[in-house]
Amino acid sequence: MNTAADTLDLLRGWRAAGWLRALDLAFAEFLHGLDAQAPPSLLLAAALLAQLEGRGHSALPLQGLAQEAPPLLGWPAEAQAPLQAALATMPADAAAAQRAWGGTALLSTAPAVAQGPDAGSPLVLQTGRLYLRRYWRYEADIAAQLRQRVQAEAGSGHAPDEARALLAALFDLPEAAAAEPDWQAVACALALRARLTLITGGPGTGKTYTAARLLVLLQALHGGAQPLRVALAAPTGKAAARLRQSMVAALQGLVARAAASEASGAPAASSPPPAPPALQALPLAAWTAALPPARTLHALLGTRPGTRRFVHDAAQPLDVDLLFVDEASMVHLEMMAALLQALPAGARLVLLGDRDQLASVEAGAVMGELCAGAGPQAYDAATAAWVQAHSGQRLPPPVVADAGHSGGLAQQTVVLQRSRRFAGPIGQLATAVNRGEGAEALALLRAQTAQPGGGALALVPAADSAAIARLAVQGRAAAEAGVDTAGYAAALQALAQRPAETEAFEPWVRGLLTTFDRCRVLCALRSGPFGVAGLNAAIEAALVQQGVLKKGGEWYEGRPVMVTRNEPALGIFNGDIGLVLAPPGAANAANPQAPLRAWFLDGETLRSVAISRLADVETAYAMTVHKSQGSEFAHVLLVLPPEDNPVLTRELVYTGITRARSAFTLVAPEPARLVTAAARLTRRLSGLAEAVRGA
Ligand SMILES: Nc1ncnc2c1ncn2[C@@H]1O[C@H](COP(=O)(O)OP(=O)(O)OP(=O)(O)O)[C@@H](O)[C@H]1O
Repeated sequence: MNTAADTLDLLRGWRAAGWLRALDLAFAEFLHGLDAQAPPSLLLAAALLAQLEGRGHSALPLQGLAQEAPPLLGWPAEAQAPLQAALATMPADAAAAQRAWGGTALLSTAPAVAQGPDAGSPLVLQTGRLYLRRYWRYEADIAAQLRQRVQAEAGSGHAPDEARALLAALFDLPEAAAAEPDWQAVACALALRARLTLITGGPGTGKTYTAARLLVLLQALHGGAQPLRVALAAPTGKAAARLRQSMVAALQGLVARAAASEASGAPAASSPPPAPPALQALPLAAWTAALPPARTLHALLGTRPGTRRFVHDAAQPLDVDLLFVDEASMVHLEMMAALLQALPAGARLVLLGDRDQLASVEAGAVMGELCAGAGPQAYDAATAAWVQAHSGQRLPPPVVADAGHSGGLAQQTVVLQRSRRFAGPIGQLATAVNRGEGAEALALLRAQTAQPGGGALALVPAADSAAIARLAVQGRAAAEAGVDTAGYAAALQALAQRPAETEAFEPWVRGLLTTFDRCRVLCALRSGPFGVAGLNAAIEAALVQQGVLKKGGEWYEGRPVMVTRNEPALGIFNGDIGLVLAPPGAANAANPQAPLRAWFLDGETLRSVAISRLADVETAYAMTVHKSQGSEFAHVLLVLPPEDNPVLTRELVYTGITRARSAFTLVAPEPARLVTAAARLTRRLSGLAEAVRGA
């Protein structure tokens, strides 16, 4: 493979075999068109880079590529020899790349590129990684912004004593000498120190509980004539709505506590513990009432139809002092870069999320990268001193003497580990998978499956889509009280109880949308008998057969639909789920001509859209684990295919399990897939963690 023509022929062969996308080949051809002298190995690298970008990676590291690339590409056995031969022609490190590729204008080499105008070469080489310019730009911008925010000492105006008194009032703090500090209070103390705080933890570890208290702390310390301008956001509408609900619930808890203490000196046994005077003096109810609606990140930044740009950017920053972003693990590189650009330098950003969850489908595992290296052992002496002064909490040893510049982000990150909601079998299963203990996870599932009458967990080796559909429709038995193992038949029962009165219509729709979340089938794959499309068809058929649904064509009453594209004009966004129903007053089954609409719950608001306006939707009995992020369901049925597949990863299974509130059923004809998946950690090629550390 010596010439560019040979290389392009090779890439065409890979395209014909289905290993590369048309886009990957077109990119290499485009580069060759720009510079006919471009080194063949650069064309090859560019096609692989494009292919990997489509799989969520943002950079191609040259060192170790021959070992690293094949498992990430996951090409079939017959591709391995030609792939290895091609990889052997690539420069093996930054210096070799500089020698081999330095002569072409297709490639810029940082740091020169960082200083130059942004309209340069399509490729960038930095710290031994090859980037598409766009992704290099995102990483460089994010790293610069985050470093600035971490270094901006924001807390110098706060008296440590005041912060300590407020935190003692907001949390039931352990004794100063306790072995384990209250990590939630530690997070709040750290948030006083810089313009960025990361709070990561599994479901129910109190991220929102902490965020609500942080809001109170910052408002109380702010002390200005006007309260801080607060914004709440998340990547999806559903996650945004959940964030606000949880924040309001946590704030109302504080309001109730303060009110109860004020009303009576001696609280009844059932009332919350009395609030300290520091809390009673605060206008908690006013701050709660002033909490703005939570928005999707797209809505917060303001989409500009037809462009990648947003209304809010560095030139027109957001009007906000304090921004909470939930489900930050779903935020991809491009969105994080846009968000940081649009955030005024003086504003505080608090990122909440679970670093162990699946990253976004798009390039970048931002939360995972930013939390890399964080944890109780990563704090340095200056951080420990700050935390102790502002919260009275003592960080457990070892506290490193000085994490220096490279440890900046870890100093602003708190890992919450104690789950308040997930102490039972679902929590144990999630923890086992998260630790990579697949065999233990399987044993837990088997033990619960063998329990007489069934438990919160079950393993069902259903071998075909019809069997899975029957299970999804009927649910499964569970002897334990309070465990909800419902299937769709129960979740959609209320469909048959359509009220005649118009006033009763809206409550009925709200009830339907809520009960629809009792059950969800989550898939690892999109296609095939164990994938989303096949299972949606099978479940639909089973529901019709059982008389739960009356299906007439593609659109029918009771069809659940998921939006697959942001439609700001309609107020619906990628990932939103609605139910198709005839509007009030219109006859339903008796009048098949009734104009159907899809009904969506947007926080507290019920929204409906005519089905004629819904171009990008799919049926949503079964959905991918990716799309389920930010949502919770009472009973989750996670379907793993019998054959191994690179998408079966620890993060995927962990994310699927942690969507379940009450019961979890693993549907796997080949239970060993759970063990293989738990052992496979997702790897995203990126230079972000290194760039943030300032390497
Ligand atoms: N320190 C605490 N003391 C008492 N209850 C707590 C504490 N922290 C959290 N909780 C309770 O635990 C539950 C879960 O908390 P929260 O919703 O904040 O968790 P989360 O991490 O945001 O969960 P998710 O990721 O699912 O949104 C809530 O009912 C909350 O009130």
